[in-house]
Amino acid sequence: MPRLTLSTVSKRFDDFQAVDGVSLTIPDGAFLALLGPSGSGKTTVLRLIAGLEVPDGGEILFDETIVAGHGAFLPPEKRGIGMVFQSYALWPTMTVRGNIEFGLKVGGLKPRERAARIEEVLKVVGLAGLGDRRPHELSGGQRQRVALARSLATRPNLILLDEPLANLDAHLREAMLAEFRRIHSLTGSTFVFVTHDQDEAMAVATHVAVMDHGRLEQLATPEELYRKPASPMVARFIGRGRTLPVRVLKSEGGRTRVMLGQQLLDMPGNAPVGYGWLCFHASDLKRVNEGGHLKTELVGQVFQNGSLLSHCLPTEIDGDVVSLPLDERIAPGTPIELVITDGWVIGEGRGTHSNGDVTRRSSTCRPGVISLR
Ligand SMILES: Nc1ncnc2c1ncn2[C@@H]1O[C@H](COP(=O)(O)OP(=O)(O)OP(=O)(O)O)[C@@H](O)[C@H]1O
Repeated sequence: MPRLTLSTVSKRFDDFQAVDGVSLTIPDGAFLALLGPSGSGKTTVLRLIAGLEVPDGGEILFDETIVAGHGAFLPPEKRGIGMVFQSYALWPTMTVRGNIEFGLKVGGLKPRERAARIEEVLKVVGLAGLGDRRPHELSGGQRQRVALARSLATRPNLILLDEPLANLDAHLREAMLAEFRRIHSLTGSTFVFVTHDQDEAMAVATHVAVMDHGRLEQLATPEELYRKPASPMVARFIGRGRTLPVRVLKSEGGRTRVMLGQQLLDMPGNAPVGYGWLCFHASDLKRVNEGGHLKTELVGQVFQNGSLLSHCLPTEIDGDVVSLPLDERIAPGTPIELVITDGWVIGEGRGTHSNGDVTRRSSTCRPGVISLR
């Protein structure tokens, strides 16, 4: 399986920049999730990798071979890829075996090799014995497995999956995610998976590429994205994270000293001195009776996952609502003091405190300098 490289790849549709200078490299056998909000350019990146779109700029390489860019363009059928769509795209009148066999016939495999290959992939996807069924005799999950088996049968270099679980219910989706993980490790193939569902991406992928407005915000492992977001957008998008504006006073050896309002905090991070963001999750907040880092007021509670997810609005700094699970019902308006036990400090980056860029990129955060009231 090849290493996949995109180097400053761009694609415009008329005057709309759908993909804007995306560069990434993933190693052989990786499971890459392209994750981002609707319209962020994920599917267009997948189609560019497949050869279903031609980039306007940049290049795409499988190992050292340029498949698109610099005047070169390898058509989809020559790229050695398998594609799985959310619609399955199975031929309804053909049996499972017939659906899988079609691509093998086109590939010129002899009947005996075809039969052996079909049995092999049916076993891999857990459908041994169902080769004579037709698509309407299968469940949604089984149909998606046939689509995957059909892609695997031709032993492609890359398997590209475009929201393959979108048509399945939540329970089946979880089961299929586990299946994808199992099949990925069994085959050692490189998978690229498009999804707008971060739980899906984080559960299944070895690498996650977060996209926004056609740009790559960050490429990292799921753990790194969660713990060390590279931009305010990633911090807020992953794990329902929150950001608060801070002033970075010192930054050394992966630690930063920051001012959050009038509170001095020492936090992990990697930010230049100046304005920055403190990124954290609900699990990093703890309620205390006094001496908290953040003074807030309770604005609402929702019963979720066995506890009361409590939304609290900072009262002494100009920051967004933060949320944490609490055990008791509390009247709205009650003052709540919070300690921030962990987090990650980043520079103001492309989302700034002052020029409104942050609001354009996320509706959940108000921009603004820390106001000391
Ligand atoms: N063939 C096309 N012609 C014109 N605009 C297009 C075309 N394909 C995509 N776009 C536009 O490019 C942008 C990115 O589309 P894309 O499908 O890549 O996003 P996405 O992140 O996969 O979104 P979703 O999760 O909704 O599928 C969208 O605004 C879309 O309308």
